[in-house]
Amino acid sequence: MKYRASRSPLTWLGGLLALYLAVPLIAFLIRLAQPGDRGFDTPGLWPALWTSIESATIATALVCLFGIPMARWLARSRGPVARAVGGLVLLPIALPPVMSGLVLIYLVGPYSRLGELFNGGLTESVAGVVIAQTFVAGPFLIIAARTAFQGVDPALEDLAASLGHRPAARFWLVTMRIAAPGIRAGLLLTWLRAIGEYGATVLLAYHPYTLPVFTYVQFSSTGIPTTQAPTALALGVAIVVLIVAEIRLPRLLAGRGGRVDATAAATGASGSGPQPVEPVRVSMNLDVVVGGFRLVVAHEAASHRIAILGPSGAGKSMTLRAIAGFLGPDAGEVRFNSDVMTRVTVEARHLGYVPQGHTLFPGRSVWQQVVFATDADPSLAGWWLRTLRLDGLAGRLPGQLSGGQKQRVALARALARAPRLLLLDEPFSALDAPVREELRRELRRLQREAGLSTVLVTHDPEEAALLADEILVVADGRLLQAGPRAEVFARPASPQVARLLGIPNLIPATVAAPGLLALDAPTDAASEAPGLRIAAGTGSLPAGTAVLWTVRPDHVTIAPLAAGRPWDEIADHYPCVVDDVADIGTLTTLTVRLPGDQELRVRTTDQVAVAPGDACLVRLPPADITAWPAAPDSATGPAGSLALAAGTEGAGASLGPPTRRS
Ligand SMILES: Nc1ncnc2c1ncn2[C@@H]1O[C@H](COP(=O)(O)OP(=O)(O)OP(=O)(O)O)[C@@H](O)[C@H]1O
Repeated sequence: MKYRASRSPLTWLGGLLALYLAVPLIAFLIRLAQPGDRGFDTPGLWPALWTSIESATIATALVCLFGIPMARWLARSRGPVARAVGGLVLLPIALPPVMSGLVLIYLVGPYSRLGELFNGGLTESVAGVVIAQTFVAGPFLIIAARTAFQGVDPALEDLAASLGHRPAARFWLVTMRIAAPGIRAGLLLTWLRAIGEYGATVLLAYHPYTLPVFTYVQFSSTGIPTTQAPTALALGVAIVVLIVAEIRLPRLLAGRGGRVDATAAATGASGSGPQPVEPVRVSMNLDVVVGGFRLVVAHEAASHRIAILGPSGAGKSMTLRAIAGFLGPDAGEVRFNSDVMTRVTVEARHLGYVPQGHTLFPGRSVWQQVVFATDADPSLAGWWLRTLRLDGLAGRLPGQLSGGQKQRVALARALARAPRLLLLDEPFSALDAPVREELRRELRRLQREAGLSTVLVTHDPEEAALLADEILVVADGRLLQAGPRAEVFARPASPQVARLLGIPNLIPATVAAPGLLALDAPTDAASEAPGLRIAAGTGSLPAGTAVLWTVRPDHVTIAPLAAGRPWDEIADHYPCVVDDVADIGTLTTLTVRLPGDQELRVRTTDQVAVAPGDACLVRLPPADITAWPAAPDSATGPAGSLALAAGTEGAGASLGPPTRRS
């Protein structure tokens, strides 16, 4: 059913309030239109208006100067002091304005210390009016600006740091820019509240008259008729200010800006690609606690392409952030080649950082994003836009891009400064398969030809295998295994690492005898079936040891049952029942069940003529089976120390990356 806003009760309720707010103003305007003395010639009217405008503007400027830093501090600070200060600065809103005036008399009145210091000049003067207005109106800006600052993702300032910007530039270019609409609203409220201030002003600075004080004096002396002029002026000023506040210069310029960006990008697109840079090998010895989470990772990389792999919440991003320098020197030592970076600021590390979630700067066009780094090279930026198929989008704002386009912009931005080291936090997660493939290929080419050094955080073992020579497997803030890619994939240190590497077919069994594993018997008590026994290397493990074993799905072959020949007469063949067959054109993935009711994944490029429910045989080559003792899931020992590759020395290597043989 089509939703009709006009019939919504909420719309009606809102409409009633709007009517209530508008009717008195309309009634006043009708009255104003009638003939009679409205008081526009009353002496003192125009000076009162000027005093109001002048004092409200000065008060707003003062509130802006002191209130913005205060609001930012409140937005960023936790703890009792910040809460207490936050409450205190809002008190003037809760206090009736007359009481505010009284409170101020104790501070700046003629008989107070300050008052005497200024010879009573802080009352009965424009200064007094400003003091009263600042006190009463200041909290409005603080509330609005604090909320605006709280809405700014701190990751954006980090990102700006990674692009070479120092703290003051980060605040101005990122935080202030994003918080600007909220701050503008706060300034507007402050000014309007200040110009309308009566209660505190009348006690602290009765003279010179502000417009509200003048109006009340008129009302008391001559009655309603001559108060029409000041009321009309106040209304006029408010309307003009509200209209001016609606004019957004950046928005007016946006159309032109988009064309400028497109032209700049087109000029840059003819630029040349990246030049070779010196490879960077990252070493780290991290021990840091963030929000109760402890990360302990020590590793000295032997290559300049590493991947950090692990489950969600393992500490992968935190490791990357420590390498970038976001966690500060207390996180532990970080070295780029032989350079100790521990005390080098983020902005001086010359990084390319692609954060998780394709963080783009709000309100900046694609072109402005890619040339945002202090040392961005426009011609390289243009080249990257073209290479990442973003040309034509240079004038677009982040809200006008798809998730995948945003990710590519983030990548182009990091690369447009020819970084010394590229840090990638799940950079391809929002891309469709063809674009992901293409970008991976492009990155591999860069790694190869330009010597680009990368640290990649990923969940995806295949991506890690493609883009890294060295793999760090992290879980619960600890390094489970680290080493050359082939070694880690060939000899996962534990079943947990094997799982994280995406190695399927982790099946529990028991060492029945040397070279023989017994699959656990069915748990069904009524079943008499013994557990299946399979030939596999068991190393020096004694009989009775519980193990987990695995075999690569593409190393298993499936065959029909041979008529008249018992399966146990055929070497390395075992009976199974087909559970599922998934044919995706070039590849067929089968799930079968072994007699111990264990699931086994089989992958083949051959045509297989089986269907769910069919009984058949699988061949499990003993040399392709790897087994570990089942218990040491938390093992952190050296790579391969727990892996017992069956058969030959090289057998374990057959595990390889999980989905490809390459
Ligand atoms: N600023 C923080 N304050 C408190 N805890 C944090 C903070 N940053 C991260 N953590 C915690 O530290 C742990 C590791 O976080 P991290 O972002 O490194 O995980 P991850 O391995 O990258 O996970 P994912 O793959 O889901 O991004 C998590 O439990 C997270 O909740």
